[in-house]
Amino acid sequence: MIEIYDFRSSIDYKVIEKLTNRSKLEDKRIDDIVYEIIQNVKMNKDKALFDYTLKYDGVEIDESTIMVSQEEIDDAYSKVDGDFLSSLRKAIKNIEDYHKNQKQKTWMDFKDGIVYGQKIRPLERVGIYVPGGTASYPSSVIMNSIPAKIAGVEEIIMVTPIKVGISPFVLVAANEVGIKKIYKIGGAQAIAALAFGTKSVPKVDKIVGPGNIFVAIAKKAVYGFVDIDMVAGPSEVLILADESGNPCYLAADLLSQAEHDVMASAVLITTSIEVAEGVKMEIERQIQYLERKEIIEKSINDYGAIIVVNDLDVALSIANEIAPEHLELVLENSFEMIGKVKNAGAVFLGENSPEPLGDYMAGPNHVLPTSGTSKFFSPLSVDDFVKKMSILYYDRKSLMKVADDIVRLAESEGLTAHANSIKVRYK
Ligand SMILES: NC(=O)c1ccc[n+]([C@@H]2O[C@H](COP(=O)([O-])OP(=O)(O)OC[C@H]3O[C@@H](n4cnc5c(N)ncnc54)[C@H](O)[C@@H]3O)[C@@H](O)[C@H]2O)c1
Ligand SMILES: N[C@H](CO)Cc1c[nH]c[nH+]1
Ligand SMILES: [Zn+2]
Repeated sequence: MIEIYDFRSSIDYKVIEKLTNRSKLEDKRIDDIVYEIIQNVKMNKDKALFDYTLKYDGVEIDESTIMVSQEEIDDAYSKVDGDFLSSLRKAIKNIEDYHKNQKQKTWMDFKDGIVYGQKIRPLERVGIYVPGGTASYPSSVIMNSIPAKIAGVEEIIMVTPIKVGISPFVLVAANEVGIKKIYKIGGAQAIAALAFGTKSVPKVDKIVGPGNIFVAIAKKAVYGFVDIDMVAGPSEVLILADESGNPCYLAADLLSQAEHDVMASAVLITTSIEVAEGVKMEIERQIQYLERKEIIEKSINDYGAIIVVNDLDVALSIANEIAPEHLELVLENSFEMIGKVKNAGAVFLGENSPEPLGDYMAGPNHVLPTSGTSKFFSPLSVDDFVKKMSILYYDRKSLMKVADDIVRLAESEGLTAHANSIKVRYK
């Protein structure tokens, strides 16, 4: 069960350390498993991919069934109802609107014989990972692919394991955003296939999307062969609440992320002992009627905490140290506190902006940095799907104005061929 830690007289740094060191992607046992899977797929291609899919997902696939067919898409539409489709389309519209604002422009500057600028080019082919081990995520399909589409990516290759069955919701979501190639593979083997290519699965330029610890470690391992967005692992939420917090809402928000994974993390930091006790009671009450009770119990037992502090500055310094994926500020003056937030993937303000609003509907991306990496990673965005090229033109007069400077700098590095490239142009 979730524990209350009273830090009002002194902070127990061991608790903070436990929360900040959660799933730091340093599990040697998992590293070894993932390394072996990657090497095997790199060497034995499709054969290894099919074997691992049978081993880990219990599903037999081959060259003719690895990809989702048009019949499977049509069948999926017959299994989802109109209300789902209308909610999905509403979400797609909001996510598109939000991400369109992220589009960067190519720019060129012209001055006296000189032109320089920066051209934005979309990546050609990207792989998106949609988790599917313990739940299926149509929302992650749209969150991963919409920024890619807006960036102008030509080809999106989607992979998703079908351990829990091939979800019609996932297939419909993929079709609604125009994804044409969906492969029924997951885990480290899917990441390896996207990174190195197999006969069935095309090699991509970049792999994006969240997943469990095997997926996160695999992405880290193939980085360099392909680009990756970030290392987005098991979900987490950290809530800062004062005495105005409603224990029923706060408990529900904590449980919403705890249900993702046995390694998910849910932490409340509050200035009120009454709120802390109320939330603990509410968690015990609400957990009884939730379906993924076993996962939740394990995650809140291992990576959950309710921390009571004296003031909000202490609460914020702990939150900044943990650097959570999601930070809810449920405070009388939530807006006033934003300036003090240094590290978080996504910030939710006030009691009517619960985390699942961001997971599904509001517009910002739900693929976010986890495990403290919001100290340096940002949410998935249109930027992830473009690269930038610099552009340069000098006329002769402009080059001669800086020729001596270039020669001097080149010679300071002992690079006479560089200097010569300028000198041969002297008159
Ligand atoms: N950050 C985000 O935006 C976001 C969004 C949605 C989900 N999530 C997270 O994604 C994760 C989804 O995890 P999941 O497990 O449901 O699906 P998943 O698709 O990430 O992982 C399933 C795959 O893991 C592999 N696997 C499982 N056990 C293994 C083992 N013992 N050895 C080797 N491989 C093994 C299998 O290949 C399986 O196909 C959760 O942690 C959830 O919190 C994050
Ligand atoms: N909360 C997850 C990101 O950590 C995203 C998600 C998808 N579906 C539900 N939730
Ligand atoms: Zn969620």
